[in-house]
Amino acid sequence: MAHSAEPRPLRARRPARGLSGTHRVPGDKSISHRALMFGALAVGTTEITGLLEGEDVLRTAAAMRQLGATVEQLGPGAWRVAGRGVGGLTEPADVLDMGNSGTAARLLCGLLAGHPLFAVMTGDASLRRRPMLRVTQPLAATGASFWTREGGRLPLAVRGAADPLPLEYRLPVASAQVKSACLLAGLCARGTTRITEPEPTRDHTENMLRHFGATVRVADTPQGRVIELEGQPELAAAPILVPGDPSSAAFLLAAALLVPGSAVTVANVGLNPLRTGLFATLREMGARLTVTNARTEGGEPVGDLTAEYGPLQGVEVPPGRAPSMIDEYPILAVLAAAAHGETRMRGLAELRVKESDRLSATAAMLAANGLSARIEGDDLIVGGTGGELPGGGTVATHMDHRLAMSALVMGLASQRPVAVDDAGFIETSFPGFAALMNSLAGEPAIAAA
Ligand SMILES: O=C(O)C1=C[C@@H](OP(=O)(O)O)[C@@H](O)[C@H](O)C1
Ligand SMILES: C=C(OP(=O)(O)O)C(=O)O
Repeated sequence: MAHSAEPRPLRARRPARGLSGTHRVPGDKSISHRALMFGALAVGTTEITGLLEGEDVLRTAAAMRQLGATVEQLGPGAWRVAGRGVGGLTEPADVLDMGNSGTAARLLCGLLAGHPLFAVMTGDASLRRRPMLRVTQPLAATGASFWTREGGRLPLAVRGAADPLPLEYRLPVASAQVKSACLLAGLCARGTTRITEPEPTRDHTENMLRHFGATVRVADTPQGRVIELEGQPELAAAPILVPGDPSSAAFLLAAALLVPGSAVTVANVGLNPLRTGLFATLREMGARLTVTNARTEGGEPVGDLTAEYGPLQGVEVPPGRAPSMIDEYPILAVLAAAAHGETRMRGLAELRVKESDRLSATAAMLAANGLSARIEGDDLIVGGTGGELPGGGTVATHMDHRLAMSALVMGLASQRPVAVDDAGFIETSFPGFAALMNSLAGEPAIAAA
């Protein structure tokens, strides 16, 4: 299932003409993971359309099978999950390997905490470096027991609670993964689970739980957003339509903004307001970015996004916006490097615990290509060239798909090609990325290095 262990170096160069056309990107990764997990907990058969068939989501599909659900692929993006009901997952016979996926690992901890079973979970070298105490600590209050490696890292073992207690928890960091893990455990608990988040984070879990018939109440209070879930609902299987991933669309739109003469439309992009911080920032930067055909599909706002090449202005991105664009900072940094003036992105501590330390790796990506970037505390400051990007460097991607894609987009817009040491991890979230970018360019601008 995982891509080959051999590193796959790629190089991107500037195409002869601007990028063009109307394109689609693969399904939303956050919604895809949840569709498989909630489908496995529902009574009946959930039909999913537009599922992201990236490695991260395929790890979730495999884990759900190991836990007793029937998960089948019917055709491209079309999947069917026969669920076991809340509390009905069965003990896995072997280790659950979540690959490169923080979302899969953390949400699964919540699911496992609520089931009276024993399980062991691991991941690849990147995931085994990422903090898991942020979920295991609150989840222990359900009555589940977790054993982790030193420092709260994977591999971990869990014995789920026989009669899980509902959690009352205030998130110390803005994290949809932690929130979702707590809510998933709360599904199996008797009574009301109450989670308070200091700042709103993506709410796909809340939306999809409602879609399956759970009672979820959300209130904005002076202390933050409070989410209440009534435990032990009967989740009823319901069809799910997965929109295109805005975090993937970001790379096509960024390329269009950066390569002279470009105009690109990405159709059918999810526009949940808790995911669109990058698009708000780009508008502040003066980007020519428009939404057409705005509609609601499968309970999520969706639209077609068009970006046209044009000048960008440096801005200050406030820390409160981070949750709504948390995965978009590496590509925003590339855009900022081409803007007039400086861009300061504030409050990025969470970037240090992604697939790589994205804060330092993003700064290093720019520095390797003759650009100015510095880190002050938790802020990233990028000096814009006001136009030309020099390129010419090789970027270390540290098992991080977003760094690989950001660097390749930079190469499409740079005077000299940009190489990445390993593009293999792009398969985790955006299978077919290089081929799709080349179809925008009308030539093989991204190729083996
Ligand atoms: O809940 C989710 O689906 C995700 C939440 C975010 O992580 P955090 O919750 O750790 O911020 C994001 O970075 C990740 O790509 C997907
Ligand atoms: C942070 C990401 O994913 P995850 O946490 O699921 O590994 C991402 O896709 O950028």
